[in-house]
Amino acid sequence: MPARINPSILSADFANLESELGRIRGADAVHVDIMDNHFVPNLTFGLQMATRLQQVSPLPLDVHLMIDDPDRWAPGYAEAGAFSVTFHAEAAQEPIALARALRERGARAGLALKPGTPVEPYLEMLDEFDQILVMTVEPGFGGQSFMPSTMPKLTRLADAVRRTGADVWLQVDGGITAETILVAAEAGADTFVAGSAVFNADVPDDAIAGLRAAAASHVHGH
Ligand SMILES: O=C(CO)[C@H](O)[C@H](O)COP(=O)(O)O
Repeated sequence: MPARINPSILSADFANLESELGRIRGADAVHVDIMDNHFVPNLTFGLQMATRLQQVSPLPLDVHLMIDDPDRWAPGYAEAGAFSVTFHAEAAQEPIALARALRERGARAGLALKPGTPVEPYLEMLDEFDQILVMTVEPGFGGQSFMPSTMPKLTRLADAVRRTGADVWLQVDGGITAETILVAAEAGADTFVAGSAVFNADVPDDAIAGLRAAAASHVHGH
């Protein structure tokens, strides 16, 4: 099964985002970090900027909403044309209704879990989502260290996906490098967000190829 590599725009040059997209042509999608300085202590940008990125990006947008009140804001990102829109379980009021609203608007629906959030309440509703994002750092900043303590959660998810046959991608985000990607792939991830490991490389596309090759031999079919 192929490994999907989605570079995180958080580590890109914010003054030159359009040209930065041209440095990651070998990626599967661009991971767009939306932070509101409430749900997380950092701030990036919102729907207006994401809509413009959607217009100029040669890659699909994998939007990650680290914001309060995603029930209100997430559908707009789907309407803007995002390939996937992932919101946080800790912030959503009605996660199933919101996932359905995203799908109705043509986006893949994603559910994200902070490192301390248990996965058990969501294992019986996997069919409602197209992607589960297991955060492997506390959300908010790039360049943090991968938390191996999140791997048992990923293993439980991968087991549930295999057992139920749900068609759900398992994404990890935070501290992904050529080394940690092996650990996450072995635990069951198939979609990998990497910020600093890609954008801090001399040739980001080479870093993407390296990550993909490292993960490919370890990614399991569901
Ligand atoms: O969502 C994020 C932080 O909340 C970023 O996507 C993530 O941290 C990627 O950066 P890096 O690969 O450098 O850890």
